[in-house]
Amino acid sequence: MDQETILTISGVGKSFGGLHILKDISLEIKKGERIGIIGPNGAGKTTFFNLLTGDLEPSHGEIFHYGTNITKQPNYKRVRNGMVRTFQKNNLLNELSVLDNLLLVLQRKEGFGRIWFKSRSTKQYPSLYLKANELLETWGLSHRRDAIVKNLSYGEQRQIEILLGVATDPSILLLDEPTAGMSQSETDYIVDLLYQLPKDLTLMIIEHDLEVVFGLADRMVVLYDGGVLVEGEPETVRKDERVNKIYIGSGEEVEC
Ligand SMILES: Nc1ncnc2c1ncn2[C@@H]1O[C@H](COP(=O)(O)OP(=O)(O)OP(=O)(O)O)[C@@H](O)[C@H]1O
Repeated sequence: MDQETILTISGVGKSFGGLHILKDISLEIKKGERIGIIGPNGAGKTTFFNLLTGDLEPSHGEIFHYGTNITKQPNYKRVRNGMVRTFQKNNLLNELSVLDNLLLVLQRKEGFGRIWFKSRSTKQYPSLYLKANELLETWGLSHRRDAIVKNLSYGEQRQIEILLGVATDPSILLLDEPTAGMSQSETDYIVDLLYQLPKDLTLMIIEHDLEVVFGLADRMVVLYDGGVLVEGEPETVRKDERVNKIYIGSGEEVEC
């Protein structure tokens, strides 16, 4: 049976003034796919994510989520409809504990978002606490439950950010360089975490660590010069001469 299409990207482009960063991107993403997005620095990978999430509006083209045209839909509506992203930089509430960050996300997801957040008031909703503790345990982060986010290592903060993304039960999770700046052990943790995600969760991952992304993805998309240079199964893309040329050109060989 054909997999359900979750996202259709049709002739999408983005220009900043006279600078044509993305020219014409067309892709169809199926439910449960793991898509790895690679390309040299400045290829437009983050800009592409910004278009998908509504952080930027395309200069042309259209985007459909489960068949609904979301090209002009604001970011918060896309999040509500299950399209969630993590950023290259830490986007957490640094003065709050890990648990409170998690409770805030769950509170919004469960529809309590209009209640001004106070830890004490959230205790009136034991189901949120239960869920938060369950998630922390599943991801091996219970020991960090009460830590204030600003006191965590950079790697731990990135782990928590991904956990928060997962906590919202998204239908599609966009990860922008999830292992950037991490030690090998922190990278291993994130990779393990990503492997454990539910199989029906669609993932799109921008990642500079080629070993990580070629291992995780079941389809690779290579952005270059504003367009899709190559797309296909990791094994095919890894052997593609054009891909090797742009990576060798930037001093990095596609060998995983
Ligand atoms: N708001 C903006 N205004 C003008 N130019 C921008 C803007 N946002 C991005 N750009 C330019 O678009 C190009 C693509 O940037 P983008 O961050 O999408 O690339 P990237 O492939 O994610 O790069 P990297 O791998 O280095 O993170 C860059 O040249 C960048 O300077």
